[in-house]
Amino acid sequence: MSRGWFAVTGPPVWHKNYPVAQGNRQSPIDIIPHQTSHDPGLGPITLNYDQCTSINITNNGHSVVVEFEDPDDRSVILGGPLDNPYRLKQFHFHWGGKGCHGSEHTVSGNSYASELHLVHWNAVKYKTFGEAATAPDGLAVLGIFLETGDDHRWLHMITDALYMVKFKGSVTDFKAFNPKCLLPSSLHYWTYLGSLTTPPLHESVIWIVLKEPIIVSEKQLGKFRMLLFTGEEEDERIRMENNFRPPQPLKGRKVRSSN
Ligand SMILES: COc1ccc(N2C[C@H](O)c3cc(S(N)(=O)=O)sc3S2(=O)=O)cc1
Ligand SMILES: [Zn+2]
Repeated sequence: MSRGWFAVTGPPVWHKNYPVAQGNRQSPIDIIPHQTSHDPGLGPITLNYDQCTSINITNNGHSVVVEFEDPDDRSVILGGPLDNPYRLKQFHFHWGGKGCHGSEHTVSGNSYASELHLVHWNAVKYKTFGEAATAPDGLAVLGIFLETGDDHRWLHMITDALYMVKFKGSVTDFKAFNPKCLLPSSLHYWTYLGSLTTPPLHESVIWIVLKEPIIVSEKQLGKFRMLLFTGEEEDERIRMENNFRPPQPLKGRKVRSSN
């Protein structure tokens, strides 16, 4: 099965405009659990999302994104490998085609159906998100794998809104959504230093990838595939799927395990 439009126009050519695509701390990576180092000094992560303020949901032409107000530390991730609290800015997903896999990180070469990324920025050290996004410790992205099985009891709150943002560039209100409902029961994780997985591919991300996937149904995932890469004004209608970058060279990096 062809990997489609993204696989041809996306990752393979990014290095032409973004030479950092061939850098030394690119993401995603293949995580090999028995080759990770267990670091007893690595504490648990804490997600303080109860005061978070979601704003909207948008189709940015390569994923569907829920954005949050971030004027203060109302919703942060802290602990684990992080020296400061990092503010929640947005979350988005990566997924495959029907029956294909779509996660960005893989585990011993195996990929999951999809991957959720919760993007946070270091507002203690940097004045703006844009400044943090180019700094080596500027961003912290929490990665959560999605595996197919039963319906996820809360994901419908997102999939029910997707018809409103079918086209690239569309946006609609999306208030009072707390992403805590998308977490698995365990917060055990792997962590390593990496990058954004889409342009501008800045090497500014401390990755925290949860070991336990959440379970969503094929029907729920299928609703993501009704989104389009293309805008309403364009003639072509290109289904948004397989919007994942394949694993990148580890280049000697250490992957640490919380336990
Ligand atoms: C000006 O520099 C910028 C820096 C970052 C961004 N972003 C958009 C990226 O698509 C992107 C990809 C992320 S992923 N898949 O979690 O690695 S996170 C993220 S973003 O929201 O930070 C835009 C401009
Ligand atoms: Zn992502």
